[in-house]
Amino acid sequence: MNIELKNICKNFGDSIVLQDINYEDDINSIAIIGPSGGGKSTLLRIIGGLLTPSSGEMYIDGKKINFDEKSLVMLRRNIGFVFQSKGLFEHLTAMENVILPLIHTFGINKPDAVQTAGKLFDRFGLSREKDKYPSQLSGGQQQRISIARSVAIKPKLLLLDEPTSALDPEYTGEVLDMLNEFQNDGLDSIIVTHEMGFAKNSCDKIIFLAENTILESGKSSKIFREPKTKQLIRFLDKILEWKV
Ligand SMILES: Nc1ncnc2c1ncn2[C@@H]1O[C@H](COP(=O)(O)OP(=O)(O)OP(=O)(O)O)[C@@H](O)[C@H]1O
Repeated sequence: MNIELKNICKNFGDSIVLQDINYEDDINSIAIIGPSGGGKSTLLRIIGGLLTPSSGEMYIDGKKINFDEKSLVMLRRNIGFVFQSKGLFEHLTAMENVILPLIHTFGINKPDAVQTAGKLFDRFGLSREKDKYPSQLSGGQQQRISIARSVAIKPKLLLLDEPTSALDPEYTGEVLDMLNEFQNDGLDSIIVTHEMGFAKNSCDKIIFLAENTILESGKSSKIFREPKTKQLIRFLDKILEWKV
């Protein structure tokens, strides 16, 4: 999937959050990194059609997204979203959470939905968890079930907003392993993350967002080896300062 962003700007009242975002590339797997409050989530939400930009244009596979309700509904149908936490309905079991969008949004019959979900539970060692409620699951299991739910709809693009930031370190690895498998399967993804190891080793490309705009972007191998702007050098120094 190809994405083109042309002069995207976003204000909230008087506050400018994104200014002149310009970017064009095949997505494959992109990590958006940058300092807190830099607008990473805002950009991800615009790409996913959850927020409308104040100005600018967006094209997906060459097709202009008009940000009217009809084109946003179409865009969102092809996208799986995973948020930081609290993505699952507490009153539904893991299985019910995964089959709900398949049945209600995509019109798939229940036996087929259960089969699709069951394959994902099997693949990721979650079968014993399928009849449990979110409160009976670890944070890592909950987040893996959120990912299974987003992937079950066979999205063309998976968007993830800091999917591991609410997790204990021991669960972060299992969630990142699962994402890595989907990336290797060829599912296009854009992830906002503070996990630099994952951004560097699992994502093809990096967007460094700071000071309301994209200060650097490119192949992850290159960006981490040869950061160009002083802002990215400072950001990486800071984030890697206390790494063992
Ligand atoms: N709905 C909103 N209304 C007003 N201001 C908002 C809204 N959403 C985000 N902002 C502001 O926009 C700025 C960028 O927020 P955003 O969440 O996109 O940053 P971020 O880079 O994802 O930050 P973090 O890494 O801390 O999650 C912040 O100052 C935030 O307070």
